[in-house]
Amino acid sequence: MTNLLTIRNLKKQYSSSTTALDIDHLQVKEREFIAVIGPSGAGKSTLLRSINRLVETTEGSIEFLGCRVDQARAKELRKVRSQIGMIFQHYNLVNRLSVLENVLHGRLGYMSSWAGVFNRYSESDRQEAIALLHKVGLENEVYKRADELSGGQMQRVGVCRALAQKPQLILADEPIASLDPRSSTVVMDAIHRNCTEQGIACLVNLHQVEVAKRYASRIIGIKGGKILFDGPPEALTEERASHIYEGKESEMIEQSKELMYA
Ligand SMILES: Nc1ncnc2c1ncn2[C@@H]1O[C@H](COP(=O)(O)OP(=O)(O)OP(=O)(O)O)[C@@H](O)[C@H]1O
Repeated sequence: MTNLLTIRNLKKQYSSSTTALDIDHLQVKEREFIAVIGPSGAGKSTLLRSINRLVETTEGSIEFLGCRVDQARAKELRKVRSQIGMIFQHYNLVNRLSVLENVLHGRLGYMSSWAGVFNRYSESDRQEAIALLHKVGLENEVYKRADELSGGQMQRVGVCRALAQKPQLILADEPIASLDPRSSTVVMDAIHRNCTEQGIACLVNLHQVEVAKRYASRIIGIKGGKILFDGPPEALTEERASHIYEGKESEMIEQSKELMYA
């Protein structure tokens, strides 16, 4: 499989006392579905946000499909970002717009600024956006305002918006952290099924080890900004997971409780 992303000697310091990220080497190949786990403050969000440069890194290189993201100028960065979809914990929808318009925002990176300003989406973009909404069970919500939806429904719109971009890679930053267990399953199923069917690689930050094991083909465990584990889910033994969460075991116990009541 072709390499999509290569990270080398990456460091992010928010201040002289906080090294949020310290990664020697990380590669992501086409079609990989990777869960990033680790305790609160481990550096999961910083890692994801460095990849599309929502966070500026301090040292090292990030190469996405041959482009140095960390050095890219505005035009190059726009191109990179059009190929990387993002799903946010708090959905980041435009509340006053319809569900359909929110999904169509995924197409903005491919349009001229004027066409975007006047919402001149093509008919095929509209049809594809509606088809995506059907696929995630939102066929009756297409013309509703985004703020009329439940959290789980809003996140499915967020998933469709990322998919509408037809990206090579999706970054999902704790996409289920604000959802109840049932909605979490629906959202994770939607992300996993669509990425697998469309051959999109995915990096998804998760708090729940069990969810990571259920969906991912590869798990990366981070603590203190460093990668402590990188391997298939079956290699993540209880002992290795405990090592990642050492000192913050309560976070793992809380997760297990949540799953018991799912
Ligand atoms: N904007 C910021 N300014 C200063 N420090 C920050 C900033 N963002 C993150 N940090 C620090 O960087 C470290 C990594 O944070 P990050 O949000 O990446 O962790 P995380 O694993 O995503 O945590 P969580 O699971 O709680 O969201 C933490 O010590 C955090 O306090």
